[in-house]
Amino acid sequence: MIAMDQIIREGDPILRQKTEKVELPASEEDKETLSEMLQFVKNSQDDEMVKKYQLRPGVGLAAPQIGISKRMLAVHFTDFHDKSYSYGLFNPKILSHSVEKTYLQNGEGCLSVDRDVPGIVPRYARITVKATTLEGEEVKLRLKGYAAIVLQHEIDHLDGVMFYDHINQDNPFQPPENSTPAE
Ligand SMILES: CNC(=O)c1cccc(C)c1Nc1nc(N2CCN(c3ccccc3Cl)CC2)nc(N2CSC[C@H]2C(=O)NC)n1
Ligand code: NI
Repeated sequence: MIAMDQIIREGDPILRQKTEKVELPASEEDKETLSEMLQFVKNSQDDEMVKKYQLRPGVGLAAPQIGISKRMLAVHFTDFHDKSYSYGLFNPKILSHSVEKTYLQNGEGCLSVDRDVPGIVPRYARITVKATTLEGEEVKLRLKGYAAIVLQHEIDHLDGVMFYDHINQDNPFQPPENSTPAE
């Protein structure tokens, strides 16, 4: 079971590395790892598990955050329109995105960042992601709003990008051009 002490915190160079593509079909080892990552995200949203193991809640986790520099991530959440997502994804790739942007009005948090970093994080409002699921099927996900934000945050980790890299240093709370808050 993945616990908080296995989560790599900012400052560790692995979080700034570009990850390697996963050889497909995925090995049993890579499938086991991704399955554990998905279970961790689920556990982090379960009151009992949070209390028992002092977990920080999250809706996504990328492999570099547990010290593995591979292109795989797990997400588990319900968006603001009650649509649920639960995936382990190998080699996710953003095929296309909107010009319009969106953002979380309260900013973003990250399990690898043990501090509040205030500010608006501009994200594409709509994205199309191609990936191979934990179950081995190729999917094309058309995402918008919160789901688009979460996937961009986690895919960023696979390219060594942290959420605060996107915050406007001159005016962190200035909504980006052509944007509407995710709701
Ligand atoms: C909707 N709330 C806000 O926006 C938000 C609101 C206030 C402050 C900040 C800073 C916010 N920002 C933010 N809040 C989250 N959580 C809200 C609480 N939640 C959760 C908590 C408890 C049980 C179950 C769950 Cl589900 C877990 C997820 N998550 C992310 N991010 C950025 S994208 C990846 C994702 C992530 O998993 N980070 C660890 N940002
Ligand atoms: Ni993160």
